[in-house]
Amino acid sequence: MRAKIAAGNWKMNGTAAALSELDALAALLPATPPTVVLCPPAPLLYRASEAARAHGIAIGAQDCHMDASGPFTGDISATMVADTGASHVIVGHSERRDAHEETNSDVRAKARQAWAAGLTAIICIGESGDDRAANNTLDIIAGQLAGSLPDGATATNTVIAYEPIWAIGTGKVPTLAEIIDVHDFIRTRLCARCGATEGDGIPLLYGGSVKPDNARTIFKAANVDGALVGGASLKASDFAPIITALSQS
Ligand SMILES: O=C[C@H](O)COP(=O)(O)O
Repeated sequence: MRAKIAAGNWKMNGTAAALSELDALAALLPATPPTVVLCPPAPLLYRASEAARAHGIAIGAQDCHMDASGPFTGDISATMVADTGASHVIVGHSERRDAHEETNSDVRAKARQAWAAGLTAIICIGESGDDRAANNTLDIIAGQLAGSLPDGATATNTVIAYEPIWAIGTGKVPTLAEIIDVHDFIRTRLCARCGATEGDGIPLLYGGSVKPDNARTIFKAANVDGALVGGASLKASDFAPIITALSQS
């Protein structure tokens, strides 16, 4: 059975005071929670890892560099991420593909670095509103998947997050049928690329305006194994019901 994962991406929000949300979240978790991965800003990774250990919550970074080390002022390597106690790292989020002009090949290199450091890579893919309007969604997804996923992906070193860009932070969510279409497509491509065992075992997350009131519906899709949650992961009182909905799906 595939792992169910609720991942929270705090993006560039939160200072040390926000770590109280981690304790609050732990207190609200269901009896048998899915895997919960919280991805705070980089300066909080170490403290979050220390605080999360007792609660069985995993910590992830929001990015890592595509090289192992070197003259890259301000950047963070995958090894440094692992050294904080984190177990996951998001790579290829659309906000980085856009604002930092990251390409599929950059994302692939970052995922390789993540694996080399013993981290699970949460690889993000997703179409723009224009892509969807032009009926190009599956072509875009196929291209991003082929280009961003290194050879050697397994059910334990990789998570794929499908995040339609037009749904991020907008309150707009694809229909369940649209979510099912894309997730089924990704599953088929993963099985063709990685073999049936690994391809079927890689968790697929949906991301984009997941909230307590729509999570239960989204988790009905067979190939949706969880969510990558932005805004609603900032407050334990919002994130906990999403986690509970996943645990009951
Ligand atoms: O990484 C998370 C996604 O970008 C979703 O963000 P959102 O839940 O605020 O729409």
